Amino acid sequence: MAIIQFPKDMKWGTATASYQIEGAANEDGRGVSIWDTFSKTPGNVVNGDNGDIACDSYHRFEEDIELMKELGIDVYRFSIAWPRIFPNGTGEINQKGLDYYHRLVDKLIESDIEPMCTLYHWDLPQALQDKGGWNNRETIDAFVQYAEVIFKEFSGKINKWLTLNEPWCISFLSNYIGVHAPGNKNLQLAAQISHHLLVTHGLTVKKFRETGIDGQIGFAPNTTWLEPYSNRQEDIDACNREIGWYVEWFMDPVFKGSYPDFMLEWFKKKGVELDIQDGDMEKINQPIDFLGINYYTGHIARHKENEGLLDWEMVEMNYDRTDIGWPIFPEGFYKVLMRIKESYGDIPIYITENGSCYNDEPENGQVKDSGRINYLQQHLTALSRAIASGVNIKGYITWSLMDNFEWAEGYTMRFGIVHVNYRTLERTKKDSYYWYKQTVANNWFEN
Ligand SMILES: CCOCCOc1ccc(-c2cn(C[C@@H]3NC[C@@H](O)[C@H]3O)nn2)cc1
Repeated sequence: MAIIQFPKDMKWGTATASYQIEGAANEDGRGVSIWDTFSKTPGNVVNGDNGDIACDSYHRFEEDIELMKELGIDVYRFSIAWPRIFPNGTGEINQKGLDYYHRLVDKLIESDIEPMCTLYHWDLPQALQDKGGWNNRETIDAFVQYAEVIFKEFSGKINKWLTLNEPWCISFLSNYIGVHAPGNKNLQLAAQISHHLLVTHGLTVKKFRETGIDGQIGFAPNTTWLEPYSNRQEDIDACNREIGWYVEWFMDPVFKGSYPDFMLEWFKKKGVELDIQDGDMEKINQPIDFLGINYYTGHIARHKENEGLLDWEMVEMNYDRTDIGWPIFPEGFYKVLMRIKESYGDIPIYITENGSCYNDEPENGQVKDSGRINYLQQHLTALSRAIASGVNIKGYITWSLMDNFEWAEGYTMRFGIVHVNYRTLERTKKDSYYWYKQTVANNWFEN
């Protein structure tokens, strides 16, 4: 056994997102989001689940914060639902929407938990989608207007901001692969949207600086890692294309002011022609204060001509998998963090999402989610290795505080350290909750 010790200033937290936990979808003036529309379109979400009720955190946030207080965490990452603030995306502000987030943030501060706010976690106002959504550059301006309102409204209360959660999911998963809202399947559209999202991020950072309010701002790309099956260059290149789709495609423009040539050339071969307007890359290339990193899974892969978008195939290595079917690959967590350090230097990093899906149910009031504890131990050990190797990790925020609406999987896939009974909305602390609580208290764990 080994003691895995973390730096004394390490921050620990939990994460959620508005559409996944709040419910109250038709309450207090909230407008319709693309996930309301997408989830209510038959066939898009398992069991036809939607976020109308979710975990009812809109009404139960005080109970949820009590759970966080008992955990002893430093930071709570949540997202603001744009349609609660601007029901139509622009125009009239909904004061009741602002009031809700003031109640939430005030309770967090009162509980000595730092609020980390994600401005966009996928719930685009449907009214903007009706005008082209992220493919329409007017949505960029609408987002910056929304962000400015929030910055000024919560100045002095919120000091850590994330512009976008997982722009790869917002663009490619949702507009090329098509399994998330709005469900398009068009590579050109998805790539152009990824560009508009990066411009949105940059202009939002610029607006944040212009407001002069205190705080730090970043964004939260999701990552993955593919380990080459062999040392053949074709296998190495194939893996770097998949990693590049998640990492360099979004981080090079922010940190270096340009897209990675190897990805631009690959996309060009696939017929993608990005419309990059004069000044766009300069807008994107705004210095950020910290980088959020989301990591769940990776695997071994090798080149396969004309396979999928990027010419690779997974090689089955019979890794253990979580209940959602994702391989448990902590080595990839270490490797992708080292890749980010090598490429972008010592940017402060918060792990803004890392966690696992295990669908254990309560038995006599206990949830024995040993799989999730094992996943946490493996990935926190990998994180500790990255820190020892010089990666500038400032905090770890696990996904998720509680079971919630897992997008196209609905409520069938559970990522929480707290179990939610979706019929009664009763919360039950899982074994992983107690393990995480002890790890937070100790700032170490025994592996
Ligand atoms: C047929 C191909 O199908 C491909 C499905 O491809 C993916 C990829 C990635 C994901 C994914 C889900 N999550 C967890 C969320 N992160 C943000 C937070 O809201 C969590 O709920 N991360 N990545 C889902 C599906």
